[in-house]
Amino acid sequence: MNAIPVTLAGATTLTRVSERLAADLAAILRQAVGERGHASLAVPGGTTPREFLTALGRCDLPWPQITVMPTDERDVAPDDMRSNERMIRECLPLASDGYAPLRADGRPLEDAAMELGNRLAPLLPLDAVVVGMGADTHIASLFPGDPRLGRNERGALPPVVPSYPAGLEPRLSLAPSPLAAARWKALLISGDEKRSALTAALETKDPVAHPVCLLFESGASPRVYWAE
Ligand SMILES: O=C(O)[C@H](O)[C@@H](O)[C@H](O)[C@H](O)COP(=O)(O)O
Repeated sequence: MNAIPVTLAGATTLTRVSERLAADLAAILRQAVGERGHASLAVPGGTTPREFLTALGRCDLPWPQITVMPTDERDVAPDDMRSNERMIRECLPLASDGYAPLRADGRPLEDAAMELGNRLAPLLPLDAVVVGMGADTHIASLFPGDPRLGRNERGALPPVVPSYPAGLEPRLSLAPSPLAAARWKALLISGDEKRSALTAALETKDPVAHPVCLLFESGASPRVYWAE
């Protein structure tokens, strides 16, 4: 695996990195809509991406031709402060049918994952995916130690999977395949701890111990947007 293709080295604020990522992604989305009449995009939740999502929301884009989904979603109501959907809708001027939720709506997560996976299938492969990363190198809601992430197991997974990380609320997550198979991939991280964790993770090439490796194993190499 190559050294990290860091698009923006450090000494760059999260605001500047977020604006650059939004501008780069907007060009990708315009190209996708121009070529295929539609674009599908997955974006992360958490705290890091809010500035990026706000900058993307200011871009002049054909939103009626863009479908946005979260890379993962906590099993909470869409108006909950922990909801990724809530943050995404606050930041992006989505068309009325421009959001593909990952919501269980009270169903067992296994049932919801299967139904949502079937619903998302026509939107795959994604034209673009932006993921965040935890300091433990999880991406979306795919966490270290999950045996489903192994090379022999993950191919059989549906597009959406339930996730039950210790100490966190249950979640629904895009599975490894839709994340890794996206036509354009970006990783948005900030701080030295995450950059060191990413560097160490890529040296292991172990997607079970370090799920971020999933993005680098196949297809287009992700662009890494790292803020100081
Ligand atoms: O729902 C989520 O929490 C995200 O999708 C998750 O994968 C996030 O990207 C990382 O946990 C990093 O989160 P921070 O940006 O808050 O550090």
